[in-house]
Amino acid sequence: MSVHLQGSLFDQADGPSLGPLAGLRRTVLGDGAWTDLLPGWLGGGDELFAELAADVPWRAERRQMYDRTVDVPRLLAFYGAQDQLPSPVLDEAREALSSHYADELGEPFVTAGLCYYRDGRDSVAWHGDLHGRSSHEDTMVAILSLGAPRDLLLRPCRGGDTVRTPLGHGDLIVMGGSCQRTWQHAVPKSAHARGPRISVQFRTRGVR
Ligand SMILES: O=C(O)CCC(=O)C(=O)O
Ligand SMILES: [Fe+2]
Repeated sequence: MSVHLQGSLFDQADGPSLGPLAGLRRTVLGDGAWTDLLPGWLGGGDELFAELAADVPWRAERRQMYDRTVDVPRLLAFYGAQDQLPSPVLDEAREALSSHYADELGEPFVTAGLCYYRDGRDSVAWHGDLHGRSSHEDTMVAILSLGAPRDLLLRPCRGGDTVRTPLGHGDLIVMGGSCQRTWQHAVPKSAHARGPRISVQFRTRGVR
């Protein structure tokens, strides 16, 4: 067996690992909103993806849309501040984010919302995460993307061009400042998505 192969087997045995957050790059969107992006923050995420897909108690939801009740086009799970996250590496991720953004955010990330996009037909429509304090205060929502690449779209509420950010396996994007109030985001359906995607959204207390 070659040294190289031994090396790669060793990496796999190590499981998922998070890189340094020093590589985050900020894009100022305007109106007080920004995003930070770090492609490949999590390495070795295949096993984590499989674990989450199998072990998280995914819920299918239905929502009232005008006079009809429709299926929410993705599966959901929510972990509150007191809940055990479904993998230790997600605890590690939440801690790393909380410490990296401590000064700027002034409070830790506490909750984790998870979405499971079964294939390219699953999506999330244009919205801001506006339930709770985020309706009137700046906040941050940090998203770890796993599995099939999908685009996250952002558009200003007052009208203007849409910003498209492709998110791949292990990528991190943080929406910050006024982003939830002054911009909207969406993950549109995709004819190209090959396979499922899981997103993990870390939020602060009292924000949904
Ligand atoms: O899947 C994503 O990356 C975004 C999910 C989202 O916007 C939400 O759950 O509020
Ligand atoms: Fe959202």
